Amino acid sequence: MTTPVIEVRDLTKRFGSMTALEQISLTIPTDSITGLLGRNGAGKTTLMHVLTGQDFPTSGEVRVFGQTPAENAAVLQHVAFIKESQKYPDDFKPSHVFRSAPWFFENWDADFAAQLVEDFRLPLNRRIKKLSRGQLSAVGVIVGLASRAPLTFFDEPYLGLDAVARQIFYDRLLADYAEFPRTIVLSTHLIDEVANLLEHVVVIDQGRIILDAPADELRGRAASIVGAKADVDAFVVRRGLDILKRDELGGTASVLVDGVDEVVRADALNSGLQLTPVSLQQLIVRRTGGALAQTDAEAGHSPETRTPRRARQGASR
Ligand SMILES: Nc1ncnc2c1ncn2[C@@H]1O[C@H](COP(=O)(O)OP(=O)(O)OP(=O)(O)O)[C@@H](O)[C@H]1O
Repeated sequence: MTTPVIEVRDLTKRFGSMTALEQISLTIPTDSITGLLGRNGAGKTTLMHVLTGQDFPTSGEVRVFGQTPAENAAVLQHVAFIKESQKYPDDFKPSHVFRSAPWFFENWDADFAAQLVEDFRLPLNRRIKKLSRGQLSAVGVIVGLASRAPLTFFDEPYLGLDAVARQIFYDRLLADYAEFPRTIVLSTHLIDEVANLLEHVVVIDQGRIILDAPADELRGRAASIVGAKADVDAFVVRRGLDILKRDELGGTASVLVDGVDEVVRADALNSGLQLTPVSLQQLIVRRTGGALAQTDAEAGHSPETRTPRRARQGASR
């Protein structure tokens, strides 16, 4: 078996009394596209900083290409880290960035970069300081793609990109990855947009990993079950499903549950319940407790109508 590109064991990172990452362990498979997802302040950038040697762990072990990344040129020469806050020299233009890129990235493809410049309609000879936010994002995205680094991190680099430009990024990423497989870690809040790109998903919440699984496994795993209140409740208890959200209207209940597999799906249908899949984004939003109040308020429900994790105490699967 090949060594995973990234192996992290019991990593803790503290900033003074603030614990940004707490005892996290994960592996990121070689030649995969992994989504690193989580709410603001979850610890995603901190993790990427440690993995790219820009910060040291407080404790725990971090291996990138089998070695410690910090101050390790042998590792870092294979790594591209693309972030929104990238600083460039004052008088730099995009043309300077792309001309100097081959010094840092041995796989740099100048033709691919030129094609991307056209795709993103990027003015090559305008000072970076004068670029719009989207154009600045495009510079980073082009570096990340055309560098073809064996390990590439995109830390939400497309914040400024409009919807068309983001779609171009996703399309080019996927096409180029198919031709030149490599390990890509994408940190983003636009989960639904990238869901189809992802092969692996890692979700961090408050410095801890709460989901780490192949994307295919997660996609079918959450579902909404609707039916008569008593039937729905009896079903989730019987199957030991994890309730992420529950709504009631008259005698009907709708529950969003995690832990759905083929057996559960067949059983639900046989029990006369309706079962519809929910998106990866919905699963993650619920798992990280985000937007609960907002969604419930929008839906006209009070928080009390939710019964979180009630069925957890129920029968095991
Ligand atoms: N240098 C630092 N000193 C003190 N606290 C820090 C430092 N860097 C990060 N933190 C804190 O660590 C936590 C994790 O931050 P991090 O930037 O990793 O989150 P994130 O998941 O990338 O968030 P976002 O999605 O908002 O970018 C936050 O609470 C942040 O305030």
